[in-house]
Amino acid sequence: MTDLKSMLATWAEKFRPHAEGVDLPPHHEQCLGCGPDNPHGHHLQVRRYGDGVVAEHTFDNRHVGAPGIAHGGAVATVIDDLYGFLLYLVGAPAVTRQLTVDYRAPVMIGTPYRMEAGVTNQEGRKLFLAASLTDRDGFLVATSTAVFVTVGVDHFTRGTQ
Ligand SMILES: CCCCCCCCCCCC(=O)SCCNC(=O)CCNC(=O)[C@H](O)C(C)(C)COP(=O)(O)OP(=O)(O)OC[C@H]1O[C@@H](n2cnc3c(N)ncnc32)[C@H](O)[C@@H]1OP(=O)(O)O
Repeated sequence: MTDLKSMLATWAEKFRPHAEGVDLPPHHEQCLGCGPDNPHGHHLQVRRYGDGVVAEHTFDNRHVGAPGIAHGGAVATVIDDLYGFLLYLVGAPAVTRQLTVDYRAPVMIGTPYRMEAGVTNQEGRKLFLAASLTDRDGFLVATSTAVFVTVGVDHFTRGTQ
């Protein structure tokens, strides 16, 4: 399990403006979305892209729903985690309060998709976010919106008690 102390040790390095195009660091090593050490995880790799973030991602057989098709919950997980990378650019930790996904077409196992996310609005602690998932031909497979709410470090201590 990731301990809070080691997570906080990397906090300042993560929640700052990162240069255009650079790979962004995972939230932590065991994160379901992006942690490199989570054997059940998606190992999402994300780059800064203008004011937003971008990833190329391929779902595999661990995340299958109907045969050959990614489970909708797995797709939502990866989108949710992608939003988590926008927080680095915003400069503050936040958590998902509301997540919507519009599944416009099946997301196929073994097929690479481009995922983009950005901040559409910020009001106080509320961040309004939007994301899209397109195939290699630019066909729009899924869209999403989310409301994240910024929180203090204390929010995360409950998971370590
Ligand atoms: C290095 C590692 C880092 C780690 C960090 C990055 C990891 C990323 C991982 C992916 C993200 C996740 O999975 S996060 C995990 C899943 N999410 C969670 O566990 C969150 C569970 N929920 C909560 O803990 C709580 O509900 C909070 C903290 C989100 C909010 O509680 P609160 O602090 O009491 O705030 P509350 O007053 O209820 O709401 C705040 C404001 O949002 C508004 N609000 C509430 N809902 C909505 C809504 N649907 N649409 C619009 N606005 C809304 C309210 O009206 C209010 O507005 P106003 O009155 O202020 O105007």
